[in-house]
Amino acid sequence: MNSSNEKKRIVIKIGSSSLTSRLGEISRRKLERLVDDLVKLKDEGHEIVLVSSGAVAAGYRKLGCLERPTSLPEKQAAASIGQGLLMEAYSERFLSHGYTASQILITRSDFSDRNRYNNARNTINVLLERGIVPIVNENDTVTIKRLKFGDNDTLSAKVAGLVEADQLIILSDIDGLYDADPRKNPEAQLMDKVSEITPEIEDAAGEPGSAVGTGGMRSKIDAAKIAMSSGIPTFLGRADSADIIYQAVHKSAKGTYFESDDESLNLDDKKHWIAFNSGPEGDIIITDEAKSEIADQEKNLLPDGIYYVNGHFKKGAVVRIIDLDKNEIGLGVTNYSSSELKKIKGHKGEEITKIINVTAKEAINKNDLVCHDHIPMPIG
Ligand SMILES: Nc1ncnc2c1ncn2[C@@H]1O[C@H](COP(=O)(O)OP(=O)(O)O)[C@@H](O)[C@H]1O
Ligand SMILES: N[C@@H](CCC(=O)OP(=O)(O)O)C(=O)O
Repeated sequence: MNSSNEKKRIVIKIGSSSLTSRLGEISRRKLERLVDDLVKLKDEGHEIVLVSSGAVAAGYRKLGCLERPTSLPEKQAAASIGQGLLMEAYSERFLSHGYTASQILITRSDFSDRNRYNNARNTINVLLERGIVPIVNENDTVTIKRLKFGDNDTLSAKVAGLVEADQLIILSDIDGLYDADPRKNPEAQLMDKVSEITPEIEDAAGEPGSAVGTGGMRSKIDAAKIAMSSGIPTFLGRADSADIIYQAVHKSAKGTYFESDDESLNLDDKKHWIAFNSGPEGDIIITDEAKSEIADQEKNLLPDGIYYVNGHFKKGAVVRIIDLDKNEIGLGVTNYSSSELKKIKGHKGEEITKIINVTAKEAINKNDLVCHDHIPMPIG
């Protein structure tokens, strides 16, 4: 969906702190107010995808904990109780306005597997076409620490990329991004527009403000960065401000609007997936000549530009591209398996055919390759 006809596809992220009472439990009043705000967008014909935290907050007391648990198994157990309660509350309120909600639980590995990624997108597209409101959360009970999103900010940016949203709205307990952590610096100023995330902006971000929040401002900035890199404008504002979601879509809300003017950041779907979701399975170390060809001139990476191959991977895997100084310069989808590349590295055309008996082609096509110099994606 694009913005020209003003019917937008909008992803809204609601954090734990925006849904809970002072005791850390889900506040029905807060939840219902937010749903009523979202419904105004539905009534205008917009498509909405809600990314909602709150499962742990909704479940930990029924698990017998007096406070929000800190150990992973207890958080997972609390989420398994709370997720159903959370969905029940959302479903009831949406239904009272005539809208149906659906639950989508997702993990980081669902994003790194291209088939599962496409399946998730197809499912959400069907739901949106039928007027349903998909409500997404991390599948807390099955994710291990190493593979957890942990905070839902990054998850919401990835969901925005997945569904090719026109806008991402992140709601928190603060009215936007300040130029310093406002708890430590009372002089901190609200930034109402950010067109580039500079190192100074990243340094301004402090830890979570509430006992229930996980990500803090750092993960909200990371989320804005991911969304902006896909050309998706992002708004950050205060959840308890009246009609905030509706006003954010109509650009009249108080808060921070992250919007890049750089059209080149608007990656196509495959490059977006390679840059932000894929899990690299090995390394290709390349020569200086090959580095300047792919990084400066955006050309294909040819087998004769490969110096060394690390790891075991199949044809079609995503690999890190490393220079001779051991710097990661990008990511790409390989046309050869690691064992083939180990044999043909440093060779050209017909030599390749002789060595592995297949018609030679590029090791990584330029359409399947993203360089860190061009796209500010996470490294490592
Ligand atoms: N530069 C900053 N600008 C705004 N808030 C900041 C900044 N640095 C740290 N914070 C803190 O981040 C908190 C929001 O993050 P968090 O508690 O994780 O909320 P949520 O549950 O909504 O994700 C704010 O309440 C604020 O105290
Ligand atoms: N998936 C977890 C949420 C993690 C979390 O607390 O996120 P956030 O409130 O966005 O910092 C839950 O539903 O409780």
